[in-house]
Amino acid sequence: MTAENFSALVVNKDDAFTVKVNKLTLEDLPKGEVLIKVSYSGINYKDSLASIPDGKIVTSYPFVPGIDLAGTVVSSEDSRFKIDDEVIATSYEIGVSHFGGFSEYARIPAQWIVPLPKGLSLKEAMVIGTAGFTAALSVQKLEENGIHPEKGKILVTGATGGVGSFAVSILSTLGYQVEASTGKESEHEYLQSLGATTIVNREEVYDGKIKALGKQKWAAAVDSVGGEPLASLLSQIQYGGAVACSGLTAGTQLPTSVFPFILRGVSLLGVDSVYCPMDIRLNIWHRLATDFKPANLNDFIQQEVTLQQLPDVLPILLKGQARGRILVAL
Ligand SMILES: CCC(=O)SCCNC(=O)CCNC(=O)[C@H](O)C(C)(C)COP(=O)(O)OP(=O)(O)OC[C@H]1O[C@@H](n2cnc3c(N)ncnc32)[C@H](O)[C@@H]1OP(=O)(O)O
Ligand SMILES: NC(=O)c1ccc[n+]([C@@H]2O[C@H](COP(=O)([O-])OP(=O)(O)OC[C@H]3O[C@@H](n4cnc5c(N)ncnc54)[C@H](O)[C@@H]3O)[C@@H](O)[C@H]2O)c1
Repeated sequence: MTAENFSALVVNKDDAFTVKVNKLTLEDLPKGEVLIKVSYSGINYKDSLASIPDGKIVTSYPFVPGIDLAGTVVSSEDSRFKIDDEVIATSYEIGVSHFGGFSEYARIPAQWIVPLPKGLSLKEAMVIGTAGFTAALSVQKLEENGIHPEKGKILVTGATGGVGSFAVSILSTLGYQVEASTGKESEHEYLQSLGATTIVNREEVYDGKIKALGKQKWAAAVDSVGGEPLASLLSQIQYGGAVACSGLTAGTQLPTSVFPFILRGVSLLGVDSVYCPMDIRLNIWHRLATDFKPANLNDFIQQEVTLQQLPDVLPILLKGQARGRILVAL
C-alpha cells in the first residue's frame, strides 16, 4: 500500500447497493488541511446504518464510511498539526458527507482534529471511539445536573453495546452503583467484569406498559436505547433525577407524558457527540485518558477486524448483537 494506491471500504448506490473494499488515490479524498495515515477505526451503530441502503446517514455516493479514526499526520497545511503527530478525528461530517475512517488514508479539516491525549494509545482511543466518548459525555451531563454516587443507583440501558459498556465502566470507576439492563443472558459476567453492581432484564425497565409514574427505582440513567424503554424508565426515576439520552436502538418515538417532569422534577438531558463543541470535546478526551479511563480497555473488544471483514461484521450492531466494541485495524 502507498498513499498513491490505498484501500478503503466504499459503499455505492448504482444499479445495486454495494459495500466493498476498493483502491483509492489521494485525489479521491475530500478537502482538508491534514492528511492522516489511519491506524485504527471502530464500528458505531451509525456506521452500520451507513452501510445499508435506507440507513439515512450517507448524503452522497460513492462514499467511505467510518465516523471514527485515529492515526498519524502525514502532511499538514495547518500550524496546529505537524508530520508524525498522533491524532483522533471523530464526528462532524466524518462518515456522513466527508470520507471517513474505513480507509488507510483520510484527509480531514484541522478544526475537527483532536491531538491524542497523553495516557491513551491510538488503539485505545479507537477502542473508546464515539461510543465511549458519548458515554463519557452522558456521565459528565449527569454530574453537571447534580448526580453523584450518594444519590443512589444509576441505570444503564443497552448495557452490552458500545455506549452502554463504557457507561457501566465509567460510572463504576467513579464509585456509582450501576444497574445494567440487558436482554442478553449470556453477557452477565461481561457486565460484572465492567463494574455493574446489579444486572436486570430489559423487562424490569419496560414490561410492555408505560405508566404515568412508577416506583422510584433509579437516581439517574444513561440511555442509548430510546423509544418505549426510555419512556418507561423516565417514569421510574427518583425525585430530582436525570436521564442522559443519546440513542435510538429501540426506536425514535418517545411516548412519555409530562408527569415525570412536572411531578418529580426529572430532567431529560440530550447528548450529542457529533457537534459537541471543541472545548468540551478536548476535556472529555482528557477525562477518558485520566479519571474516566477503564482499567483494561482490551475487555471491551468484541472483535478486531480488517477492512476486508467489514461487510460481514457491520450488520452485527443492527441485529443488536454488539458486545462492547468492534475495532478496525488498518
Ligand atoms: C453518532 C451519532 C448517532 O449515532 S445519531 C443516530 C444516527 N442518526 C440518525 O439516524 C438520524 C438520521 N436522520 C433522519 O432520520 C432525518 O434527517 C430526521 C432527523 C428524522 C429529520 O428528517 P426530515 O424531517 O426529513 O428533515 P431533514 O432530513 O430535511 O432535516 C431537517 C433539518 O435537520 C437537520 N439534520 C438532519 N439530520 C441531522 C443530523 N444528523 N444532525 C444534525 N442536524 C440534522 C437538517 O440539516 C435540516 O436542517 P436545515 O434545514 O438544513 O437547517
Ligand atoms: N447522540 C450521539 O451522539 C450518539 C453517539 C453514539 C451512539 N449514538 C446512538 O446510541 C445508540 C447505541 O450506539 P452503539 O454504538 O452503542 O450501538 P451498539 O449496537 O453497540 O449497542 C446498542 C445496544 O442496544 C441494545 N438494544 C437493541 N435494541 C434494543 C431494544 N429494543 N431494547 C433495549 N436494548 C436494545 C443492543 O442489544 C445493544 O446492547 C445508537 O442508537 C446510536 O445511534 C448516539
